[in-house]
Amino acid sequence: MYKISVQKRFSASHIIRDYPGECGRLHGHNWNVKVVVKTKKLDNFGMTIDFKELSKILNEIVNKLDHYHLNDIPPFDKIQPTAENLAKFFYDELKLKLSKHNGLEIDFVEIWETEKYSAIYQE
Ligand SMILES: Nc1nc2c(c(=O)[nH]1)N=C([C@H](O)[C@H](O)COP(=O)(O)OP(=O)(O)OP(=O)(O)O)CN2
Ligand SMILES: [Zn+2]
Repeated sequence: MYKISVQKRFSASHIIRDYPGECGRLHGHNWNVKVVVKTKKLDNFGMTIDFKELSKILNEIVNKLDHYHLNDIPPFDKIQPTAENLAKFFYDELKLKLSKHNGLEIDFVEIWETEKYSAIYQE
């Protein structure tokens, strides 16, 4: 099994609704998201997927959130904009965009809210 990863940083504010403390107030983070994809068979270039292509795809998803207030952006207008829910959001969006790549699977998505706090989603 081969695995590669790409990371991106973005800035966004959020409010954890009904949270009893400072995270229930408007605040922002410089988030870091890492996606790890895997395959058993490399393509004709000897790649899992071109880093540049994976990076472009991840950028498209990041652009939906970068410099926005997450609570305004679906689905976070309905569900809590926690690191866990963001990790699943990236996973689901990535799964759709990678569906045309035969044999390529997502291993996991990890998202850091701060240097010490991260959440992982995998299936
Ligand atoms: N499991 C989760 N727990 C928390 C989440 C989350 O997404 N998943 N989110 C928060 C808040 O967003 C909060 O902003 C995160 O921490 P923050 O107070 O900003 O970080 P500090 O470095 O100041 O943390 P200290 O432990 O107070 O030093 C909370 N929990
Ligand atoms: Zn926060």
